[in-house]
Parts: sequence; C-alpha cells; structure tokens
Amino acid sequence: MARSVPTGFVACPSLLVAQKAARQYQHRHHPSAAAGVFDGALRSYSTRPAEADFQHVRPKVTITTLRKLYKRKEPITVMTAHDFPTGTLVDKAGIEMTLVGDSLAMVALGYNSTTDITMDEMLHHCRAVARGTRSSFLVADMPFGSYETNPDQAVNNAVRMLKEGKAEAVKLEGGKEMAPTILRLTQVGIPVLGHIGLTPQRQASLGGFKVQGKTVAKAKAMIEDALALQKAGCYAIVLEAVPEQVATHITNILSIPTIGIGAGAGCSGQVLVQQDLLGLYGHVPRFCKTYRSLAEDIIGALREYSADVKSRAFPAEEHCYPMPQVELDKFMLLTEGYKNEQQQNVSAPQAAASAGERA
Ligand SMILES: Nc1nc(=O)c2c([nH]1)NC[C@@H]1CN(c3ccc(C(=O)N[C@@H](CCC(=O)O)C(=O)O)cc3)CN21
Ligand SMILES: CC(C)C(=O)C(=O)O
Repeated sequence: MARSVPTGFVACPSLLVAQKAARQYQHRHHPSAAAGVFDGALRSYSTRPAEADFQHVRPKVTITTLRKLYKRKEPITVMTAHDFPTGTLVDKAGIEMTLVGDSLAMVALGYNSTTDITMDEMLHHCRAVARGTRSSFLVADMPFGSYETNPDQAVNNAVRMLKEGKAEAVKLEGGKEMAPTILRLTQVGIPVLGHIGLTPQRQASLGGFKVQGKTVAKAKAMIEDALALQKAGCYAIVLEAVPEQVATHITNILSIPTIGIGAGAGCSGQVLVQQDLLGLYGHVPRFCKTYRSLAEDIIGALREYSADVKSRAFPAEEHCYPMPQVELDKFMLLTEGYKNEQQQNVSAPQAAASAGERA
C-alpha cells in the first residue's frame, strides 16, 4: 500500500519521525546546508535512494527522551566512543547516550591515567564522535583540571565542549563540593551528568581504582552527594564501582536516573567502556562483561595479511585495476621499445670494443 503513495508524500509516521531526526542531525552538524533534508548533508549517502537513508535513522534522543525512559522504568543504554567509527557504531546500535569518556586517555591514547588528558585532546575526540552521531545523546567528559578551579572555569570549558566539541551535555566527577559548579552550568543551560563513587580522576587520593561506599559511613556520604547533585540540577548521575545495595538505594531515593558501571542491576541505566566489552583492551575490570574478543580476531586478520603479502597471494587479480585492451596493447609496444633501447645501450660499448679488436 505504501508503494502506491506518490513520491513526495510521506508514507508512514515512522518516516516522518525519521525525517525529523535527519533534519535535527543536519541542523546540528551542517547548519549551513539546513535547507533541504539531505541535500549535501549526508555526503556518503548522496548516491543512495532517499528511502535507504531513513532506514537506520531513529528519532533524536534528547533530555526529554531520557526522562521518558526513566519514567517508564526502561533501562537507559550508555556506551563510550572516542572517534568517528566507534561513535558511528554506537549510534547505529541504537544506544541512547554516547559518552566521550576520559577513559579514552587510557584505552585510546595509552596514557596511564585519565588525569593526563587535556581539554584540547578531549575536544579533538569529541568532534570526531559527533561527526558519527545522529540520534544518540552526546555527552563529553570534562577532563581533570578543566572545571575544579571555580564555576567560571567550568562554564568556559563546558561551553567549549558544546561549541567546539559538538557535545550536548558534559559529565564531571565529584560530590557535594561540585554542587555550586553544577548549579552554574545547569543555570546557563548546559546539561550535566554527575559522576560519584569511584572517580578515576581522583585515583591518587583514593589509592587506586578501588570500589567505593563499602562502609556505612562512606555509603551515607555517597547518598548525600547524590542528593546534592540532584538538587544542583544534574539530569542523571553515574555511579561507578559501588556495592549494588548502595547503588540501588540511591536510585530509589532519587528522582533522576542513575547510570551504573560496576554498580549492579538496580540502576536506571548502564554504561561500559566500549573497548572493554569488545575485548580490545588488555585488563578488564570485574564489572565488565566482555561480549566479543575482537583483539584476537584483529590480530588473526593482520597475521593472514602479512603471510599473504610475503607469499604474494595478496594482491590478487580482483584487487588490481584493468586498462582498456587497446591501450594495453600500445603500452606493451612501448615497453618493448624501452627494452630494445636498453639492450642497445648495453650492447653499444661491447660493439665498440669488438670494433677496436678488429682494428
Ligand atoms: N578500560 C577501562 N575501563 C574502565 O572501566 C575504566 C578505565 N579503563 N579507566 C578508568 C576507570 C578505572 N576503572 C576501574 C578499574 C578497576 C576497578 C576494580 O575492579 N578495582 C578492584 C581492584 C583494584 C585494585 O586492586 O587496585 C577493586 O576491588 O576495587 C574498578 C574500576 C573504571 N574505568
Ligand atoms: C566509564 C565511564 C563512566 C567514564 O567515566 C569514562 O569512560 O571515562
């Protein structure tokens, strides 16, 4: 039935939704080309029929979408990304929130700690992820040293994350001591994702990557932190490496979602580091489920490639570019000509020598 609808008409409501999402994407990433829905916007798809473009487009996830998921008690999916391809994969998988987490300092840049990464490095990665993100709600981590000095510093750098990094929200670590900063950010319209429990940027003072809130006193302090962050305006809070019962209790007393990582099944959503669940990074924390072991696959493929190059099995004929036969025939004649010339050059001194012999 939809087939009989003349072109130019929208056949079904989901297409309408998808078109709206596409326009929002376009507005965000290609504001200068915002006139037509797809004209010039999605360059890599410009040769495909419009219908194909809609297929993997889903409605844009906004703060409102997240709020609705939370109200419905539907777990919120969050996944990290650190560049264009990993961002695209997260978006295409239908993940609701993409986090450009500063763990990329370790898993993508090889630093020993997340504290090493700079604001400029985070912006560089965030922009790349944004280019691959259409629907997912994009959050950028504020790196260590970019927000602790005072609320002004935090606003300046959070504004950069939105303007230059193309993020939609920022995440920052810390409890009630960060409340005035979070209040300023949310008052100027920057959505803030809080982060308590194990706060990796403070690993030096925590004595390493250690589970937090294991004593009643620590759990009580964490509850107070969560409440202070909610009051300051966080739209959600990450709970990292916290006993399940503590995380579940915090989730139950809050009216904003909690996003758990090593915090059990009672949270309103879950986040993991992409490299960990794909088996691309060496050591994986206990709380991580490794869904694939891609590093083994990749090393296997690279070894096969290497062997093929050594044995000349690669490249094969199908990897080479043909030439029109007429041109090829002429080219063969040309190479013959060069060959003869070379032979003459080689034989010329010999000829001269034998001529001398004769004289
Ligand atoms: N690849 C990666 N994945 C992560 O999830 C991650 C990072 N990197 N880097 C920053 C933080 C650090 N993370 C961690 C790391 C280890 C534990 C952990 O399970 N700690 C154990 C042992 C710690 C120790 O012995 O020092 C614990 O029982 O506390 C928790 C969170 C989570 N974050
Ligand atoms: C693991 C998440 C919560 C994070 O902070 C990061 O990726 O840096």
